[in-house]
Order: sequence, then C-alpha cells, then structure tokens
Amino acid sequence: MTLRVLSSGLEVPEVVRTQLADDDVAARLVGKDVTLWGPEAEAEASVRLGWLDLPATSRELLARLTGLRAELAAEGLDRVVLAGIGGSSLAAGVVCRTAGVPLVVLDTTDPGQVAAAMTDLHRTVVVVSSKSGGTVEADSHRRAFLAAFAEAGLDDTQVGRRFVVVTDPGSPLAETAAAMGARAVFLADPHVGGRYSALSAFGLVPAALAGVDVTPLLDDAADLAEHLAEPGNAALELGVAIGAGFRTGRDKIALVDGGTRGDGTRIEGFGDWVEHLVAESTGKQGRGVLPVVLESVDAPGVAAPDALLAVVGGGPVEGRPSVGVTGPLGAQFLGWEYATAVAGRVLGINPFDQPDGTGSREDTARILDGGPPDKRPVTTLGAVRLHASGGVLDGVDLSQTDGLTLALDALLAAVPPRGYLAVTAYLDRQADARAGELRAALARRSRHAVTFGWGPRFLHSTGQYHAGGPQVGVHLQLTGAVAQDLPVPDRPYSFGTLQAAQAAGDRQALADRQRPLLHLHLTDRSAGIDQVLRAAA
Ligand SMILES: O=P(O)(O)OC[C@H]1O[C@H](O)[C@H](O)[C@@H](O)[C@@H]1O
Repeated sequence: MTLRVLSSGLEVPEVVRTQLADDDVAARLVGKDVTLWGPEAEAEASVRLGWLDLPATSRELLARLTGLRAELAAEGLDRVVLAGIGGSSLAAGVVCRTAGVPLVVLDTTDPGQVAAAMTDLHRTVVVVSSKSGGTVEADSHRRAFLAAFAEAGLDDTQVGRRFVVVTDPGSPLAETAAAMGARAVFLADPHVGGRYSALSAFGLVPAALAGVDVTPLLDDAADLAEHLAEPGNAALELGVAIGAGFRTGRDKIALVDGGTRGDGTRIEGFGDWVEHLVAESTGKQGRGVLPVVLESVDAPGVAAPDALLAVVGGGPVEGRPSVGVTGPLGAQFLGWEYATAVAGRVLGINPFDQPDGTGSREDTARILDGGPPDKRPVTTLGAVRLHASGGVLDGVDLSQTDGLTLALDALLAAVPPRGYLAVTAYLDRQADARAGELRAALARRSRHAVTFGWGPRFLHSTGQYHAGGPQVGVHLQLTGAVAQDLPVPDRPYSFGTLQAAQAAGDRQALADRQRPLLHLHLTDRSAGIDQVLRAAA
C-alpha cells in the first residue's frame, strides 16, 4: 500500500495544475532543481533537499540501530527519554505512538514535567537530539540528566554511556558528546532541515532504540519515492490541494486523524508533526497556510469556510472541500514533505527557511539576563491573573461575575475576518493536560480558526507562522505558578525561570508586532484551568 490522496469538493484553479505540469515540477523536484522557489531561495534550497534521498540513504543506519538496541537491552536499559524539540522529536513521537511503543518525549521546560521524566534512572537511556546542537531546551535536559545520573551514583564513564546523541556534523553538541563520552553519536545529513528530517537519524534513532522496527518506514517511503517524478503522483496532488486551497481563500488546513485504531490505518499524533512542517515552511512574508489540528472529524472548526479539511488515514468528507490522505506512515512523512515543497512553489515562498522563528528566542535570552518586565495585571479573578496588550480589554467591565467570559469574548471579537486565535499554554502537558480542552471550547464560541499549542514546543513550530504569517492572529497565552522548581545545572537559571522567560519573550515578540494578546497567569494551576474552562464553556 502506498500513499493515496482523494479529494472532494475542491476548487482547483486550472492554472495551478497546468503551471505545475508545464513547469515539470514533479520531475524537477526529484532532480533537486534548486531554482524551483525563485532566485532568493536558491542558496538555501541547495543545502536543503537531502530529504529526497533518505528512503535509500537512511538504510545504512539500520544495522547499527539493531546492534545498539541489543546492547542497551543486554544492560537492562529499556526506557528511552528523548530530549529534543520541534523537528528533533516530533517525528519519533509519532512513530512510537503509532506503534504503541513507549518513548518519553521531553520537549518542554515545565519543571514538573521535566522532573516527572527523571524517574526509573536505573533503566534509562537519554537520546539528546538537536540538529544545530545549540537549542536551549535539549541542552538543559542533557544537563539535568547528567546531574541526576551522577547523583544516582554513576561514575563519569557510566554516565556518558547513558547518552546517545543525534546531531549534525561539527555542531557544538557533537563536541560535547565526545567530551562526555556518549555511548553513540549519530551524525545526520546536514542537507536535511529539521522539519524534513522524519526519515533521517532524527526520526529513526529514538524510535528504533525504543523498540520500533523502523525498516518498514523506509520501505514504504521508498515505494512512494519511485513515483515522485511522475506527473499527477499522489504527493503532488496533495501539494496541489494545499496550494489550490490557498489560492481560493482556504489558507488554513484543518488536520484530523481519520484512521481506525487496530486496523493499521491510525497514525497517532501526525497532526502535530504536519503542523510543524506546514507552519514553518509556509508562514512567512505575511502569508502562509495555518495548520489547525482538530480533535476529530466532528470537532468545532471542521467546517470553517476558510479551511481545507485534511483527513489523515481516512477518506475525504463528501460535500465538504476536503482531502483524504491514506497510506503507511513512512509514505505519509515523505508525501507531506514533498507536498509542502510543492505548495511552497504555488505560494511563492521559500519552504526551507524560518526567517522569523528567532525573535522570541532573542527576547527570551534578554529576559534571562535582565529579568522579566514588571507588568501589573489588569485584574485578578479567582486563580487567574489577567494581563492584556494590543487593546484587547479596553472598555471591558471585568468586575462582572462573568468577567473571565467577557475577557475571552473580547479576545474572540478581536479576531479579524479570516483570522485566527492561537491558544498557547506554557504548562505541564501531562499534569495540566485539561488545558488542551480550551481549543474546542473556544472554537465553539467563534467562527474563526482556533489553534492550540504547548509552549515552548510551538515556538519551534507554529511560532514561525505567528510571527511571519499574515497579520490576522490574536493570542491567548496561559502560564502557571510553579509548585516545585528544578535547577538547570551549571546555568544561572532554573527550568521555572527559563519557562517564564520563554513565555515573556513570546509575549514581547507578539507585542512588537502589534498582535492582540490576553495573558492568563494561573496562580493555582488546577483551579485556574477549571475556571478558564468554565468561562469558555
Ligand atoms: O534540532 P534543533 O537544532 O535543536 O532545532 C529544533 C527546532 O529549532 C528551531 O525552532 C527550528 O525552527 C525548528 O525547525 C527546529 O526543529
């Protein structure tokens, strides 16, 4: 079985298809023609098309991975923690969830969630995964685990052997790995960008060490790769659908999981991976396709007039502009990467750079150095402290008993036509999971797209679109009190201060771009989440 793309009710301007065919885009993409995205993208494209070769080149990893997995098993190391964020952990997370194999993905700075991952150390191996080798989240996790292993009584050599590193050649992490005596270092192809790296060492190493047989991923991707030069191939059709949606006013892609558990069609968590790929690849120069990950085919927002509905692992929905994408996971990864590159051409953007993603990180660094800005709350309602910028709460009487509902409605009212509300939560994805229910609750109150992202992960994903996409976003940020903080060893900050600085840096970046923002700080997380969910219901 390979990738199949069926569509329903889609308006495809003839020009989109004829231009792609006339320009021979399918064959030129497979031939790595770096001119496909215009002269300004050429330099980047010339070092970013290696993902097309991965179904073949990644095979050389397989024997080494089998050996390493056996070696770890023989030492009783059967619990894998993956410290990496964005493109360095999303794919492995999907592979493991789909296969039902446990993998602890650590892509947060929430002190509670990090602490909860630092258990069962006697059987834990940590995969530190970072393409640049300089990302603060992965580096902080590495430091925390180093200290924890040492505290558990392991000597330096034993500690080093609890780490496996995936990074690009010559990165600072490659050097650190050598210095700390990491058990294994996998150097990835530097001609593959993070969000196109699912079938590289980044996607495969953690999954294989956790116990997934990753060979079928490469087999299924290779089957699809054979057809990618053909006009009208399935992945090209997916790119056509995304590009046509954009050209016809559907500049959002509503992603739902349409597979059925147990029959092999269900791919768990794929929306989060596609979200990263599509948002960072297309959201720039004031345009882009906004991915909206939905809970189900019946979720609020599924019928939005400005969204193309994409059902992964199921058919399109009759009577609704939609596309159904079926096929095994390996083919899905490669197919969506190819489709995104094609959509980039239709949109007229460079799908391989992320020019705006660093703004909030620079603000974070400044805040870590100089301390957080002292902003007084507008008011405090129960366990929720309200802060606002961009005029969101002007003229709203918050002294009413339903003040929080009024504040949320004022925020929703600020969403412009064809705009969106982005809900982001710098909380513990496990312990505070209920915050995720806010997306559907708020989408029920709005005609507009509502997205949800966990901070800081989304900063490495939809953050690029928020900053570089069209000026139509309105933001709701949640932060929470830290019950028990955790130090980042040998750093002047803790996970709690890092998390708070990331949230503040994000607010600063949004304020700099005049994006309306409501910030709710939960002085008691559990009570605060209840209160916000009640207000949104
Ligand atoms: O793999 P790393 O270098 O640690 O990068 C992790 C993430 O960082 C940045 O935010 C990029 O925009 C992402 O595409 C990338 O996946």
